[in-house]
Amino acid sequence: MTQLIQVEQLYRYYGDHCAVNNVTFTLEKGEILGFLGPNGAGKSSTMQMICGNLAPTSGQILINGIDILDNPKEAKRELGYLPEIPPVYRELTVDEYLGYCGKLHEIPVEKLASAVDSAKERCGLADVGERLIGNLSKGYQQRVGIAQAIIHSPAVIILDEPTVGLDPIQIREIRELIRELGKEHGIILSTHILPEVQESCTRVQIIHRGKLVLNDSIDGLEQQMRASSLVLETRQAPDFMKLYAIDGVQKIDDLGERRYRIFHDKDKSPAERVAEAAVSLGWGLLELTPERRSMEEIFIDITQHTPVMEEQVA
Ligand SMILES: Nc1ncnc2c1ncn2[C@@H]1O[C@H](COP(=O)(O)OP(=O)(O)OP(=O)(O)O)[C@@H](O)[C@H]1O
Repeated sequence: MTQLIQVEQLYRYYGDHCAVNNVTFTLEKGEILGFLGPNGAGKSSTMQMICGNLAPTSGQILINGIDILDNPKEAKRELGYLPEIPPVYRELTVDEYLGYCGKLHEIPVEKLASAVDSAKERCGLADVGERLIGNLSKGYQQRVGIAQAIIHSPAVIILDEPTVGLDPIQIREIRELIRELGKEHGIILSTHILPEVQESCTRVQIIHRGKLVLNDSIDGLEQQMRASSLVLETRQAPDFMKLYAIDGVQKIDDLGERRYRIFHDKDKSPAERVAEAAVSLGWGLLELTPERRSMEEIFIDITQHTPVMEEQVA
């Protein structure tokens, strides 16, 4: 695996206030990392340090092996960044704007046209090169924003809230584009939209009060979402003694109207044995559903018990 980002023991203080507290993580090629946190958690400070726009108090950041503090220019060549408000010039055509961005990234003149064409092609902009950016839909403007972030073929792309303000069709298209780009680059996606992480990302990281409190693959997250409860509905009231006798069953709540929530050991679902009991004892099985925790619930669980830090002004 190629490590595109290595962040080691990163700290950032504003006065006495520790906004980023001992953050360590990596980003591999092919990964799309969802970066989440409540307001004020330290996301922007972390992203700004990775992009080389904010000096860490201490710690190390390597972008594709290059230290951003020692060699900022070289390291930044490996980075493409789409801020929350895309830096597009409405009065330029797509071609003019991307050409300008290519020059800013010091792409040699002879390679500029092919770099613009390739960025347009990858972002679905091939037919709108001569259109004024200001006349494009918001979804297409966002594509232009992404095209400027990849024009210099960076190893890493950082996207800040890339689908905010888009309609559902545009959101789906941009997420598809992100997944496509994720195959060849490493991507960090900062977002407040939790389902976006499940849809677009391969890994998720939650920062809270400056510390990383979760760093897991989407598969690992799916495991956490598998709640340890079943909902049972029967035609006749079941025999609780028989239910409690089933291996793994911990507690049963009566939800009314012959519906019951059965809590069980995390790694031992008694679903099959509950179904067998319901059928063999003639309770009249109407429903037996494993319950899931939503990502919102996991996020709130992780972040609600520790209040977000007071805003501090430098
Ligand atoms: N220039 C600054 N001076 C002092 N404190 C700051 C400064 N910038 C950020 N902070 C504080 O550091 C903490 C982390 O801020 P940061 O902007 O990194 O959080 P965030 O997770 O990006 O929040 P949001 O989602 O609201 O942008 C907050 O408590 C914030 O008030």
